[in-house]
Amino acid sequence: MLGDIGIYGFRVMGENLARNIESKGYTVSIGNRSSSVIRDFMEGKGKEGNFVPSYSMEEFISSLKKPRKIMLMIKAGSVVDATIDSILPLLEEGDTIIDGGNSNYEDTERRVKALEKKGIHFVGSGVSGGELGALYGPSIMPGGAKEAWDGIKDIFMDISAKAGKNGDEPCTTWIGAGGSGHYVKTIHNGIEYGDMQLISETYAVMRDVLGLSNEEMAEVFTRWNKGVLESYLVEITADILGEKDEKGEYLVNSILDKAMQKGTGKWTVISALEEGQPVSLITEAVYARILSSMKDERVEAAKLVKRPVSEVDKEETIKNLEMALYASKMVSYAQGFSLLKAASDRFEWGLNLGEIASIWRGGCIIRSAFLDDIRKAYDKNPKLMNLMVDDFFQKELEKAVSGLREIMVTGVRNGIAMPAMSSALAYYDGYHTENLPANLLQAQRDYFGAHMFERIDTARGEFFHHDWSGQGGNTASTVYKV
Ligand SMILES: NC(=O)C1=CN([C@@H]2O[C@H](COP(=O)(O)OP(=O)(O)OC[C@H]3O[C@@H](n4cnc5c(N)ncnc54)[C@H](OP(=O)(O)O)[C@@H]3O)[C@@H](O)[C@H]2O)C=CC1
Ligand SMILES: O=C(CO)[C@H](O)[C@H](O)COP(=O)(O)O
Repeated sequence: MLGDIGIYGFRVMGENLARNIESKGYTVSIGNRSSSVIRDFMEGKGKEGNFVPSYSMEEFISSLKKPRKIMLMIKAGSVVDATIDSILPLLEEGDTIIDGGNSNYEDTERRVKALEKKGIHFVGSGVSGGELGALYGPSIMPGGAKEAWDGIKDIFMDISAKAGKNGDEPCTTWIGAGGSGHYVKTIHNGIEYGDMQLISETYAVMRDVLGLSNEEMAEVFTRWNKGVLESYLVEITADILGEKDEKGEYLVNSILDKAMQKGTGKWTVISALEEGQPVSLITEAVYARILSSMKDERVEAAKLVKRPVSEVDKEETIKNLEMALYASKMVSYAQGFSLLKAASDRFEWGLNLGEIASIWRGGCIIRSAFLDDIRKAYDKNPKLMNLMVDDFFQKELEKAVSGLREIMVTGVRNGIAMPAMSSALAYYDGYHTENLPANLLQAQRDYFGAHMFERIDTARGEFFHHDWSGQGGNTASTVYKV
């Protein structure tokens, strides 16, 4: 028995993806650096299925049908390069390697080019959905060597989540060339960071200002999950809040408030700076994780100040929180999709933003009803300047932003840090302001450094310098494009 595809890396994601593929009628070769993992699986869950176990790389590669299709589900970074190096001598031209881990898109870009020279098709594919998504249907974002798509398309279509009215639209599509698949997954994860931070800020107001019990909070999130906020992350938040440990205590109350991260949020922010896109909400979400990790410092600092307390109306605040979360989420996705568009233009990936929204509707961590509205907006106008100016989103934001303003006041008066929501409002207000105070800023730059400015009454691109102090010269500094 030869494998239709091989999965190398058999932990949370690898094992579940392999089981998913096998359940769709394929024979799956399986391998892992530590062979004991494969042995244990074959003695348990793997016993009945069409799995071909292997206990060395040579055995793994020779267990595959040609042209071979190998999917790596291993730790991202140098491990991927080392593993590719160990596989390469065993491959033949026309074979495909798929990296399904959370690799940095720049690494993927490099690997696609390097392997192309050796006649090997390299695909960098985002996979989202965690353990259960991998098993029952993830969202899959493949990009790289297009020649490989025909050979893997059927498997990806079969195993992916299905979305849409009839539940028959596969949550996978060919994303584009080079590192575009992993780039799209990176931005997906950045948006995931934003969603999680927004929900956490909402929880902070419920817990610390309103004093709601876990049960009350779970009930609110459950209710919200039936409305405009319907999403996987809101759904699991309700579950988490109600979960008790073996002592009968709410488990979430015993979890240390130190957030960890593996890098995709940080890469989103780095890319946003490179593309000149103000992705402020995800940036604040990354900073919030960093600040949370400074637990010992915070414990000391907290002794120095008393948190202000201001009376609020419970029902009114809960209503405003729902709107605040919804408004901030719209802003966050507007920022994330603007970044996708900017990167797509620069790298000439030709990303189809409507299709990306479409394959995020099911299977992945940020799946939500709302992604269908985003799909519709980009299907209607693929060149949309910003999601916030789409008719639907403009109207939805107009309705919800008043709740966000009220929640900001509540947060400020009660000393609740709400970096993501604050940044959402600042972006919303800034984006909708015709005259920002940057005229003053430009004057300051010109005053101290002769950096020049454009005028409102002359053509764009014409630059002026003024001798503000009366003691400066006529020489102006050159204009930089960062
Ligand atoms: N967990 C999740 O929810 C998600 C994870 N991902 C990504 O999928 C990939 C797999 O994730 P996950 O299943 O969680 O596992 P991990 O990220 O924990 O990676 C573990 C796997 O990497 C292998 N590995 C580690 N170091 C080496 C090495 N030096 N040489 C060869 N193999 C090595 C391990 O082998 P060994 O068993 O021998 O240690 C194991 O198979 C990662 O890139 C991850 O970021 C993507 C989406 C969701
Ligand atoms: O890709 C994922 C979900 O989509 C992984 O779960 C990832 O590990 C989440 O990122 P982080 O660990 O940085 O929170």
